Amino acid sequence: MAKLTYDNVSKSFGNIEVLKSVSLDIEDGEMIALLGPSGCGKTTMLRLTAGFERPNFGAIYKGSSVLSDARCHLAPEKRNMGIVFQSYALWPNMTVAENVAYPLKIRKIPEEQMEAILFDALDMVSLLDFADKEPATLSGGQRQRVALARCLVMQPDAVLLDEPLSNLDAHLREVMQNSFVEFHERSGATMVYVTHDQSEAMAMADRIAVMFDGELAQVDKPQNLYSQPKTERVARFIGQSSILTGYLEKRQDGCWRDVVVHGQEFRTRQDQFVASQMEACPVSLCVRPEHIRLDQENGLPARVVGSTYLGERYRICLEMSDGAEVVAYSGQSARLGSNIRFTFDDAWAILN
Ligand SMILES: Nc1ncnc2c1ncn2[C@@H]1O[C@H](COP(=O)(O)OP(=O)(O)OP(=O)(O)O)[C@@H](O)[C@H]1O
Repeated sequence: MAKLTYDNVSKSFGNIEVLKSVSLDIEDGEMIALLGPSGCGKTTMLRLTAGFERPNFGAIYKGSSVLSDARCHLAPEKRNMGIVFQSYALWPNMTVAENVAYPLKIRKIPEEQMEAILFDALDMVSLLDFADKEPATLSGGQRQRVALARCLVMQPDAVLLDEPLSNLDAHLREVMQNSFVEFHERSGATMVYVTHDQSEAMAMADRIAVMFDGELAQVDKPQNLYSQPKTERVARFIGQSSILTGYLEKRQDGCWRDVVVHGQEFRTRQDQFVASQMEACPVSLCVRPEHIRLDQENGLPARVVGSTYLGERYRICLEMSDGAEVVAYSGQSARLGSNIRFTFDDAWAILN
């Protein structure tokens, strides 16, 4: 296993700069998700790590050894990295055991040793009972676990996963998320997981690197990304959020600070840049739906523009007079077009 370091890595295809001075440390044994909208450069980052592409600037290290820099570029097969794609790339005419053992055969590992490694890997992905089956007889999730086991037997320093669950249905995806987490815990592998599905990233990763337009917008634990987004764009991208414009009061002690929104006073948590502003200043407030309270009489006025039943609760969409959209959760539905008021008991202030 190994730490991966990206030092000011840039990559262009023709005139288009797809990665822009990306710097990131992925700790030994960490599972990090690269999360971002389509085209933001996630796969390119993975391909650079695997050695399929070479950076134009900057360097990539595994531990203390250089994988790629201006002078050297280690070939993919010399990087000792396992790669799992969304297409499982299994040999259809081989059994599960033969598929998993294939890399060991190529490496001419002795038979007895091969058997022990093979069964250990199959056990880790709960496929011991499927050793003699052919891939065609397996479900998508089971095939993906075969691909994972095959990558595991090579004892890679890092496992690179490119949207490995995107071909599976919602239920199987959830089951497989648990399999990946278990696999990560048991193997202790450094894992880089590319996805555009934030719930997947939230459920599995130790940290998430949010990418927009070839740049890292925030690298943080899932909980921090949700409760303390660095920018309005991250706040809008991660989870449901309403962005309100507010005016912070002068600095007081403590981590909470008074903020005025449309003439009414609330309290907000603040990021470190906001906290360093002593004087009153305008801010954007990120308010999550679970912190909004609907009220008939008190709070900010808004109009109900949507009410969707989610099973355990309703999602109520509101529109304020300045056009700001607000999303709240409620135990009850709300009448479309009706006037309502709302307050919030938690918010996160971001300096514009
Ligand atoms: N070999 C290539 N030649 C030219 N352009 C490329 C090449 N590979 C990627 N790109 C471009 O680089 C940009 C980033 O692509 P990349 O596949 O890294 O994005 P992504 O975030 O993984 O997107 P997705 O989630 O859709 O897979 C895209 O605009 C893509 O068209």
